[in-house]
Amino acid sequence: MNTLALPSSLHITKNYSNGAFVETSKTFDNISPVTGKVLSRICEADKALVDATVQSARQAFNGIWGETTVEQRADYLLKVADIIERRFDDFIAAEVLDTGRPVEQAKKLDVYRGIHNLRTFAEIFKHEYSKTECFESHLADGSQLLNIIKRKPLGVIVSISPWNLPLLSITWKAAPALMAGNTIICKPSEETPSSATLLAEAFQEAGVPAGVFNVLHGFGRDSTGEWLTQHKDIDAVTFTGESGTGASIMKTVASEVKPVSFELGGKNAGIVFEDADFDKAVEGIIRSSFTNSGQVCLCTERVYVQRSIFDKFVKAIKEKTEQLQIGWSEDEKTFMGPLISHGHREKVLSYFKLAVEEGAQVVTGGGVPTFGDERDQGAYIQPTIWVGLPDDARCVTEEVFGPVCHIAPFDTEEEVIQRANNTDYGLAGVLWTTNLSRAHRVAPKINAGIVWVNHWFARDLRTPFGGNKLSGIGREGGTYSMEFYSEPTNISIRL
Ligand SMILES: NC(=O)C1=CN([C@@H]2O[C@H](COP(=O)(O)OP(=O)(O)OC[C@H]3O[C@@H](n4cnc5c(N)ncnc54)[C@H](O)[C@@H]3O)[C@@H](O)[C@H]2O)C=CC1
Ligand SMILES: O=C(O)/C=C/C=C(\O)C(=O)O
Repeated sequence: MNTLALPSSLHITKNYSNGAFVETSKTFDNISPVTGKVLSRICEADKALVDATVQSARQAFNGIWGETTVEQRADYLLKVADIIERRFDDFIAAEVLDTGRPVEQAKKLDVYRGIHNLRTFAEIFKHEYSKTECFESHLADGSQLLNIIKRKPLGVIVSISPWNLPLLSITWKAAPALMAGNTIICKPSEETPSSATLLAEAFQEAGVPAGVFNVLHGFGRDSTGEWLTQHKDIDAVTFTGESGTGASIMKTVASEVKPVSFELGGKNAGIVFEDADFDKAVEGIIRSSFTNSGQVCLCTERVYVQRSIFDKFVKAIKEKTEQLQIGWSEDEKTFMGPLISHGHREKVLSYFKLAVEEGAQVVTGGGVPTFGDERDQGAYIQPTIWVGLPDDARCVTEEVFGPVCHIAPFDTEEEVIQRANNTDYGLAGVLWTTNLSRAHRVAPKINAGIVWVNHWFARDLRTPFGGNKLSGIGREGGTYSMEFYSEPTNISIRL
């Protein structure tokens, strides 16, 4: 059973605007995906609060935050990271209760990355942000120019983030945005409001000036998300979520030509060659397909296994998958919690039904587990494996965003590269092979923002992160984030 409790400040979860926690009259429920019970009430930001927050973010940008040095901004972010570390258990409770994920995952991935994102961007920007480029020009008349390139922040950034990795996503966007000298308004997903609000408490305690970091709660369409992205006085939008939502945000900001950075969906391929370390590949595909109940944009939903080991691989992965523990977040043996909500489970179950209609053979799973306790009111689902679908089946081409993969055999390298790339998405890929030459040959041919070889989801935060095609626009990470959250000005001096 889960014994974690939300900190009392979150029982009525407020917005954080202009340095203060603000209650609004309209509220909505935060529902536990484990038990279906109400965890807390969330204050939805109304239009007036959106306007007031944008105005205060603008004032802070033009005023106190605009006067800070990059070193001062780094000190603030490092303080926030220390506060998260001190309140580690509160952040774990917030992240675990909102999502139902295993506590062990929240410790090693979610809250760990929240802290690591803040510290990494503070350090990188301290070293890189004030570096200037210079170009000397010699003109035809014999005179000389000195061109100095200076980076400037964009202004007020809007961050719209999803429910699957809440603290990781919000800090991934806020840390570089603030380090570049912008102010930010974050709208976390309506499904996962808690860790964002605790983060606001940490910013307040760290003494970050009012208006610099803001959190507004609400939904997307006809609510906070849309009102923020429609606002005339914002300067850029960073968004992670579904490709369709990205497209509609892009339309919203198009008339004002506002810059966007989008990290969107995926239908990622995992390729297992016959020379792979077999046991590691089986474990690896299980992790990449079922971690976080398959609710990571980087998860593997299409697996291609070389024909000579196909039957053995399917048998082994079925056995191991059936041993995975689904259950309480606080049980150390739990590998998988529920999906985020009943609504999302309906969507994933509709794909389970469709797969059978499309001719899939269900190797394992395909339904809902029963526990005989209050978890039966939760949004749990079985990890599921299909075989036998054609490459153009909807279940092989559309992002399901659940614990599911389809496994198909392949014969040659050329064939599998073509099939892996035969998708509207281009976010991630995984190769399992012990042949280094093959890894070097195949990896660059996979049309994706990241290709892992013999591992999955280990990240160096200095590297570019993002996707091609329907998987997004732009790259964030390390100095790549600097490119998005600031713009260069050329100061040209005649000597
Ligand atoms: N990183 C990823 O690839 C993710 C993909 N998904 C996929 O998206 C599907 C829908 O899940 P949602 O949570 O509804 O994702 P979503 O993309 O609709 O929502 C993500 C965020 O965008 C906001 N939003 C939605 N519509 C908006 C609009 N028109 N303007 C401004 N903000 C808006 C939401 O309030 C939330 O904060 C899931 O079933 C899943 O398949 C969901 C979360 C993350
Ligand atoms: O930054 C990372 O390491 C991972 C990010 C993953 C997402 O943004 C996602 O799954 O939505």
